[in-house]
Amino acid sequence: MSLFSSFSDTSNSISTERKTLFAEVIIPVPLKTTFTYRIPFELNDFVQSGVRVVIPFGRKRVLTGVVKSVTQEAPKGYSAKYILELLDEEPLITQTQIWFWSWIASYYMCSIGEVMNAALPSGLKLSSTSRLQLHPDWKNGINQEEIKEKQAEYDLSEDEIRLINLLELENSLTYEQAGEKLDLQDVYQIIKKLTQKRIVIIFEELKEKYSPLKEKQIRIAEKYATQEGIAEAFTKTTRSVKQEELLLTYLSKNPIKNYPKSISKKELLGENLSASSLKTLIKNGIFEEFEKTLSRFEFEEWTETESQISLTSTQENAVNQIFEHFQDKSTVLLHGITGSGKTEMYVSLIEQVLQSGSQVLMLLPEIALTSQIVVRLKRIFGNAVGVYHSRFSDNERVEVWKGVLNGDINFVIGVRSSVFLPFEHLGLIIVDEEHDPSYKQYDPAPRYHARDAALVLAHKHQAKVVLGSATPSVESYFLAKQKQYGLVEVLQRFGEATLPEIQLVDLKKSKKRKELKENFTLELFEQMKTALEQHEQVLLFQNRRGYAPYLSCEVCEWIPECQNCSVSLTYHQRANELRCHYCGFSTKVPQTCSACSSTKIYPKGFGTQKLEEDLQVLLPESRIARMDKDTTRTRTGYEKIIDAFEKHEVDILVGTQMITKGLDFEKVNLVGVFDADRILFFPDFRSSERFMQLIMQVSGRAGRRSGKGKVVIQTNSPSHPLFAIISLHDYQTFYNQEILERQEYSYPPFARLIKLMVRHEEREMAQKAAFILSKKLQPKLGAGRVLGPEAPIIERIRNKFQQAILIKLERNKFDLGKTKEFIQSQIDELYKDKSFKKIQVVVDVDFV
Ligand SMILES: Nc1ncnc2c1ncn2[C@@H]1O[C@H](COP(=O)(O)OP(=O)(O)OP(=O)(O)O)[C@@H](O)[C@H]1O
Ligand SMILES: [Zn+2]
Repeated sequence: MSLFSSFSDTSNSISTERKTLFAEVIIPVPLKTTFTYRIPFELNDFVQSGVRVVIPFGRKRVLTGVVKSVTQEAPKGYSAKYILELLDEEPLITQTQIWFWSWIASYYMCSIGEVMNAALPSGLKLSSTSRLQLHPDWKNGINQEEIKEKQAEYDLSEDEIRLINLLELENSLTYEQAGEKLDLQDVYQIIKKLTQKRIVIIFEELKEKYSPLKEKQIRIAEKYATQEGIAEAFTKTTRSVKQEELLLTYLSKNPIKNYPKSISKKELLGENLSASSLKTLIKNGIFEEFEKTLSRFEFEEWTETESQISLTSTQENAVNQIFEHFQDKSTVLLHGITGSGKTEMYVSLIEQVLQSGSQVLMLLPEIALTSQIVVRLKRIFGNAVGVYHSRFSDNERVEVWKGVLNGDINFVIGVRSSVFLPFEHLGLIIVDEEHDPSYKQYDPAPRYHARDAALVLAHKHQAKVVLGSATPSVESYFLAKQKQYGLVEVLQRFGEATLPEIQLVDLKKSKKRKELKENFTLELFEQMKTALEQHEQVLLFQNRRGYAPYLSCEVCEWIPECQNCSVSLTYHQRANELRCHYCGFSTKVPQTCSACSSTKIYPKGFGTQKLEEDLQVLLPESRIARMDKDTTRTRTGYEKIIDAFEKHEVDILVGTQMITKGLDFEKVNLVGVFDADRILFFPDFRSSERFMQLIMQVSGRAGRRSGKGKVVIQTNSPSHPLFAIISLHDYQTFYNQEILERQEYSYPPFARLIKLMVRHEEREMAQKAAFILSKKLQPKLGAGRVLGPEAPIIERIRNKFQQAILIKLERNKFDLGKTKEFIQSQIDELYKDKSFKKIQVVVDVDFV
């Protein structure tokens, strides 16, 4: 991509008329406006909506912005600074995307710059800034006398001379350094003048982080690419066994009939062929060497024959129903129980939509899920698939972005942020596991819900949406029941498989009978042993990582807490450390109790790491792996664990919620669930829903190919009514009860929730500001709609005290846009109060 510099010689300019144009630019800062910049004349013809530009911001910063629009109107109240550089010849951001960014900003009450920040992969935001140096034509090492002489000749101002002197000293500088060292308001003007005078050059154009992946390739020369040619080539190598070996290897990997196909140099040389002989062959004109730009996503070629799966009649029926609903509805909820074959049904939908020439986006909640599904889909769709998620490198993400933009990639599988890709003609969005809370971005802004944003995006493209889940969110199921969405239900597993049997084990009784082995009840442990004897695999779910949740002093019950947050520290045994899972703070395990100096400090409770270690002692013969945030820090971390489990190199997999959803393992018939009560009794109106989803999903991993799946749940409250429903896999009954409660207490889907989190370093200030804010909101919204303020469960995070205000707005009773404007205006008013200078109000719309 060529980069234009605004400092280039103006004589190149195409435009003859010297119009003064301005650009409205989106900048990645949390300020709720766009900014107007002046377009240098020579760029008049090139700056357009959707291109990236480099602009000065504030006194010293240089940022990448995106042009929203071009206008002839000068900004009012300030004089516009110049755009420094233009980065794209063609728009990199489409008009639809800019519209979508604005929608997200306004709906989720944040700045469009924050949306831009989340939307653009960092590879498209610039790394460093350009560097300046003296032009080679300008005499280096010039003395002050000589400069004086040149001052008249070049018409140099004092500031220009200062910059020249600085560059003599420093060799090279960034824009920012130049501005800082000279302490100048507008160093850009000076740089501009000096570049025009050919005294300064920008020697390193703003460097994009993105660089295409290149590989050396080898190909036989055309002359030798025939039977006779090959024979001749061999005669030329008779004296060298090594050269012959190379030729033979080449031919075995890439027969001549493939000409002009090449193979990679690395592949050809393999482990032990001679690089110097290859050089000779190249020198002698038998081989050619060249560089090829690779896609980072080399898959096997797409061969149609690889999609051999044919849908069962139930599945086919469901797909047909989906298409029927699409006649008059844009969204369909596919409620298909675990193991019903939703993925196969998606494939059929995707194939049909791609054939019609439209683009398809498939959203998945987490990367843990992508690796298995991606492998399945890649086999079918080959190169047409782009995979987009946060564990990918910048370069890979930029490649997907550009592939979607130029039409090479028509089908993207990705997490949350892939709704921001530059689609031009989306035909279908699939939101798999639509109920999953990780679709909501929690921090930082934009706090958007990818499923809901996808619905809006689809509407803009006039595309269709399939929401798929075995445990639909109450909201989506409600809308389907209301006939706003089409509803398609598949309540039967694929093949012979049936849903697993659920056994509740009473922990209290086990404890009384002293039957616990560490944290394993006798019931679970015996069944694990049997499963392993039968060469089956076992999944164990504990939604807590680390070794033990906390340490506690046996004498005085002191519990070490984080110094920045009001939570207890988690004990990580291997590192012999205490860590805060909220802010990352870590510290060595104390030797003595801080309160009573006793040395009796012991771990309490258990996390995945503890389970793993206990198993190594209890079942020393078995192979155990663990999947949680700690073991999957690298991108391949997930893949390795899943792969090993798939290949049955691991017998027991212990994991957090990562292992609960979407995974498909043939030999798992037994699933164990620990510590379920914690989720059940979490004080939140969604806790029943979450509990149902988590348990039904993790249960869904058992017995996917056999009819004998079993789930053992260890609990202190086996008589809780939710267990009765879950044991029967009865989503419908769950929904019927839950929806009544939601209605009674006016929770979603009957109301929308906006949470305001007021933060300050001092508790009193947070309380005071939150109190004032809620009093400002109440008169207009009504007291019953403004709840709180109150301290959230975790009152202090990262050294800030928090107070929560919850706003409940009944559906269809409010002009949502206006209400949000009002709320924002009240927050802004609070900010104006000088005593609340350091108050921060975090707005979370539709918080989950
Ligand atoms: N028509 C079919 N032919 C062959 N195999 C199938 C078919 N349908 C489903 N399967 C297999 O059954 C298993 C379960 O299917 P799949 O993973 O798509 O279920 P799912 O509905 O997505 O479940 P979950 O909600 O648990 O993710 C998979 O191994 C899949 O390959
Ligand atoms: Zn902390």
